[in-house]
Amino acid sequence: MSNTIQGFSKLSKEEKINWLTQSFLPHNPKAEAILKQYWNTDETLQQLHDEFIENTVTNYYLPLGIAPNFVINNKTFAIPMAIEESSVVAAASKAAKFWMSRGGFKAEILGTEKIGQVHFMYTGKESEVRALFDASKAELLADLKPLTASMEKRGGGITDLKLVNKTEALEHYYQLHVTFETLDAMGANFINTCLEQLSESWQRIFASQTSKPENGTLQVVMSILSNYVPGCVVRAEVNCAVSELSEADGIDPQEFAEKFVQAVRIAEVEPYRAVTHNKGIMNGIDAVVLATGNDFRAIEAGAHAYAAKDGRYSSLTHAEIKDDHFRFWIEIPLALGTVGGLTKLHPLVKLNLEMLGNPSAPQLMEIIAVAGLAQNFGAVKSLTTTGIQKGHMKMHLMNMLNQLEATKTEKEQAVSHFKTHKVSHNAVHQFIEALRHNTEK
Ligand SMILES: CC(C)(COP(=O)([O-])OP(=O)([O-])OC[C@H]1O[C@@H](n2cnc3c(N)ncnc32)[C@H](O)[C@@H]1OP(=O)([O-])[O-])[C@@H](O)C(=O)NCCC(=O)NCCSC(=O)C[C@@](C)(O)CC(=O)[O-]
Ligand SMILES: NC(=O)C1=CN([C@@H]2O[C@H](COP(=O)(O)OP(=O)(O)OC[C@H]3O[C@@H](n4cnc5c(N)ncnc54)[C@H](O)[C@@H]3O)[C@@H](O)[C@H]2O)C=CC1
Repeated sequence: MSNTIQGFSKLSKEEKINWLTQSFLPHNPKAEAILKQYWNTDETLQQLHDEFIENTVTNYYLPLGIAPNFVINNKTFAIPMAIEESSVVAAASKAAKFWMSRGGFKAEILGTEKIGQVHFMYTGKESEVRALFDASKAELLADLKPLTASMEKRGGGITDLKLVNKTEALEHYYQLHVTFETLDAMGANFINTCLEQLSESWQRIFASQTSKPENGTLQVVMSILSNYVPGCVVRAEVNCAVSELSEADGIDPQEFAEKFVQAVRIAEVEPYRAVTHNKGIMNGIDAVVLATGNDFRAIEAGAHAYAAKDGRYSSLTHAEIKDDHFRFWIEIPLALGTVGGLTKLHPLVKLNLEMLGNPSAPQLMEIIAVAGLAQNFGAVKSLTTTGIQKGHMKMHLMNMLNQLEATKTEKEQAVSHFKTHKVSHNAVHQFIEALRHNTEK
């Protein structure tokens, strides 16, 4: 059978699976059964998931874990996290528990502004296009009214519209740069709809000028929101007296605080470290973004752009010791929605949002920034004390045992053994081999 196909999208789900397994999985007799094993027995629920995307053949599970004990602005949360990597939920939970008895997390919104742009090429004089823009700005905004009226009723809408000259970066390049308040919506569809109308109006107004002696040509290239939202930022922090950083494990609080601050400073100045440092932050952020049905690609792209905003990729978190007081904080752009997208469609997303007290989008920004900060605290605390592998491998043990197809008894024995022994792939492998060898005897 040919491995290319016309009209795949028109096939039924069964037909798609047949074609897929025959064309690309012909030697795997279990392929069809594996795909179908993940179908939900509730047909309506399955259909809902089928219709989230295109060409769906099955569901792809991620575990949903809970990190309890998050005290944020004096309110306690159990935070849902959808993630495939072991030790992330444990680290977040441990950090939440640590800060619970030290005043908890404080979070505040620094801004909620979203951005969209109509990108166009204009070959004439800047003064002429600017004059045209100034003269027609009211008309451009009036044309958008039917689209923005409901958002305005809620208290949002378009907050500004500017003409930007980008010809120094690229010949003939200009923008209509628009800022939005989209309240509880992430706003991508709303913004893009507005931008496409704006583009149409702008081209119409340009074309209908009566005198066009010097004003060149105008070509709209594209109209799209920006996922870089440096005006939609949240700050979350923890702080306490350095002496309060002590724990039962006997770490000297002053030495710990100093090492911790140095680790964060290294991430601020060294891009190789910053990327890994921020990956650790995104462990927490992405997991809650996914669990709440938000767009993690948008969040990732925006966060990394923000990390490079000063011209060099740097840490998204910062730390200091001032007057024997330790302070650790994050500032991160998060364009999130608690309406729109999947938020009111996916039953687990709805439940997760309910678990968080049905937050507004700004409240969700606070919660998710805190999850990122806690995650980073857990990772950097491990890195600067025990090393990362000790805790991570302890959590990863079950995955290794599953890979070795360990039985329930073997797992119990391994968990007990590795409470006091260092976990590594080799050590686990040898332990299970030895167990099996002894059983055979
Ligand atoms: C892994 C721990 C938490 C162990 O830490 P521990 O001290 O061995 O844990 P514990 O057994 O003493 O338990 C203390 C608390 O930790 C949590 N905890 C402990 N175990 C569990 C568990 N099984 N399930 C759920 N929660 C768990 C839980 O809150 C528990 O309290 P309790 O529930 O008992 O009241 C610690 O070593 C840690 O925080 N490590 C950091 C792990 C980490 O950051 N993982 C991310 C993956 S590595 C990576 O991707 C990024 C990185 C690290 O490269 C980023 C960077 O470089 O910055
Ligand atoms: N570059 C990107 O990031 C892009 C992302 N997307 C996707 O767009 C989706 C998000 O777009 P949205 O416009 O947010 O979703 P959406 O298209 O579902 O619209 C949400 C709508 O909810 C309504 N609404 C009801 N109550 C509201 C309230 N309290 N506050 C604000 N609005 C309220 C508004 O009419 C709003 O336009 C996500 O699924 C994302 O993945 C789509 C295109 C590009």
